Amino acid sequence: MIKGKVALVGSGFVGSSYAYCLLNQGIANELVIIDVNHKKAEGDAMDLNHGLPFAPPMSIYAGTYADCKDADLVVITAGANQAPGETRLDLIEKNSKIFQSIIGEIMKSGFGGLFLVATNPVDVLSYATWKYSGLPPERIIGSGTILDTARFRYMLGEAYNVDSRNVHAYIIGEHGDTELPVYSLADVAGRPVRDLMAQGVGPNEQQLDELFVNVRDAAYHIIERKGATYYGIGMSLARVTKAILRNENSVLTLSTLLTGQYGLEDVYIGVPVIINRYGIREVIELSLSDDEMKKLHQSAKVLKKANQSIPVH
Ligand SMILES: NC(=O)C1=CN([C@@H]2O[C@H](COP(=O)(O)OP(=O)(O)OC[C@H]3O[C@@H](n4cnc5c(N)ncnc54)[C@H](O)[C@@H]3O)[C@@H](O)[C@H]2O)C=CC1
Ligand SMILES: CC(=O)C(=O)O
Repeated sequence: MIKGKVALVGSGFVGSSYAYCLLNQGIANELVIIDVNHKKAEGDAMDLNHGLPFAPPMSIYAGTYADCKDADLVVITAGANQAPGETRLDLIEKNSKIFQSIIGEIMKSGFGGLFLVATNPVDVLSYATWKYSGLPPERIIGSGTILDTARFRYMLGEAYNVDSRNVHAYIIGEHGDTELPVYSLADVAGRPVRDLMAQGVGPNEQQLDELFVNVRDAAYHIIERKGATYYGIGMSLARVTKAILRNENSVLTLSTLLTGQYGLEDVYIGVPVIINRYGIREVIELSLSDDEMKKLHQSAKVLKKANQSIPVH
């Protein structure tokens, strides 16, 4: 069991899936669940506690913002999700207002740990959390493109019939419609995807393009079928939590404030970072192709414009 206290704000589809992952994987020994619908938080805590005879010890309870005071990590999954056909950026107005009040309440508790934001649009709301909290940027982490990267690795693994854990590839940029694949650096067990393609192994150029479109649009495809996505992001958030609480210095594609890297600044956007118990230790600057760099800048432009619409405090 990994020691640490996590406060989860928002116990809907995503929040409760994440909580279930923490319990199953023995990540954190204390979990407080906070939701505007306190009965839902209570119900989830009760339900999860009934799994304890089959899991590592953990204290799980429904609480209030005052319980964030001594948390190592506050994970925010509260707010509206996309209706079919809605984009993530369509959620800015509703969710930024919710964030303004939530972050204020959390900071009033005396909280001094890390934030992990998953609510959409995640890059914009990570930026808002940084602004509203007044904490150093390395302590505000957005889930960014960790889920998109997982989807990408899964689909590439299927295409090459190789375990997705042996596929090394990144999706970067906005967690949304302007994200991009870094095919120039993607490899399967050390063999570059571009070299494999030249040898006639695996997908051709057009198939790789189609594969990326399926990654980018995966949320739309799932929401169309079942109304929301939650298991993939639950696993992704649990992975980040583990990297933080175990001080792993792991490389994950997360949303972070850029301060000159990739020629960009004052924007939260998904890029590979090294993460540990103190937050974002370092942004990894990939040697992108000219086309990839252009697309990353285009994605950042869209996010910067969106950031202008968050209410200032
Ligand atoms: N970053 C990512 O990769 C992903 C992000 N998401 C996002 O996660 C968010 C949550 O999605 P779901 O769990 O499906 O929604 P949901 O509607 O099932 O859950 C939202 C929860 O937030 C609570 N809530 C609403 N306002 C609140 C407030 N002011 N204070 C405290 N709690 C509040 C609700 O009571 C509800 O329990 C959405 O914005 C969704 O788009 C979803 C999947 C992946
Ligand atoms: C909903 C969402 O952001 C996702 O599944 O990617």
